Amino acid sequence: MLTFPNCKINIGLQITEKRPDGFHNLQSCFYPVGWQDVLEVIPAETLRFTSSGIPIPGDPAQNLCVRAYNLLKADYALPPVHLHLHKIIPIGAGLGGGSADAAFTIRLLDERFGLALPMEQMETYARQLGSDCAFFIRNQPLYCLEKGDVFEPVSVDLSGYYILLVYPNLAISTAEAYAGVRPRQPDIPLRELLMAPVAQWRHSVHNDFEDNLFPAYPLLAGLKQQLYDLGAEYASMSGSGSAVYGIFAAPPDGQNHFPDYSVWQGKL
Ligand SMILES: C[C@](O)(CO)[C@H](O)COP(=O)(O)OP(=O)(O)OC[C@H]1O[C@@H](n2ccc(N)nc2=O)[C@H](O)[C@@H]1O
Ligand SMILES: Nc1ncnc2c1ncn2[C@@H]1O[C@H](COP(=O)(O)OP(=O)(O)OP(=O)(O)O)[C@@H](O)[C@H]1O
Repeated sequence: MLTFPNCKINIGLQITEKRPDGFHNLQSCFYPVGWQDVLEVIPAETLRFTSSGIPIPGDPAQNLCVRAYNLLKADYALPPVHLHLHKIIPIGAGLGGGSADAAFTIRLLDERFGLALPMEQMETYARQLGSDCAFFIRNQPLYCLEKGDVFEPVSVDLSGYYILLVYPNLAISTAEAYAGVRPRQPDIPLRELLMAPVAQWRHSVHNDFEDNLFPAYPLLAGLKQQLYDLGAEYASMSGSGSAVYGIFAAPPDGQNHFPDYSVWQGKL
């Protein structure tokens, strides 16, 4: 059985405070985007994980797909499987690719083995694997709070718009990005700012990670400006970087402008 874990972008990201557990509370609109990995589950004699495509750093036995399998296996009589992941979504990009793989593994195993887990229970499992993981269970535009794993509905609807995503071959570790932020309470909550038309967001909707990552990596600020120059209605870095995206009213002529980088373009 095959599934296609997709990535997300953050539209605005306010990091409001550091928590006693060392994590940060945030407010952000998470929006699914169609840049996808490919994940297959096949019955097998013993548990096996393989991957192709972009090399994934770290021990394969600790891959988020394997960790998701083991989490369910502790509670349900799952048979052994071979999980194969073809990795396409850039890593260390702020696109939540690894988190999507984990959540889609949970969804895939639930479907393949008829576990019939309620959505909330799958989210509870996903939360244990990473802050971004639970979002990918519902995988729809959501307003995310606390660690990014508590959800409220959001009225943002970008259907009809186009997105151009650029990954400048620079992996930024999430933990490192958080270590550089200075949390603060926003003057206006993001939820209110998102009610304005998309073309006005450039003046108000902000990703707080840009404040420390743009000075450290000036090429990221340059990419964002390039996306505006190409006609983006709104452009931003996603999550903890390094991917930068532009939202366009018409299909952008993006592919030719970033020959040295990984680029994905499609409909929202
Ligand atoms: C930047 C975002 O992508 C925004 O959507 C997420 O907040 C990152 O979520 P993630 O990659 O799932 O992160 P996790 O694997 O849970 O955490 C990695 C590290 O990031 C930091 N971290 C993560 C999430 C959060 N709300 N506060 C944090 O301080 C912690 O140091 C943690 O050890
Ligand atoms: N399926 C997977 N895909 C990608 N990375 C994985 C996966 N499983 C485990 N990892 C580990 O997670 C690390 C990447 O985590 P990191 O949070 O920086 O990036 P990400 O998953 O691309 O998304 P984001 O930057 O949005 O958090 C990799 O270096 C790798 O060791």
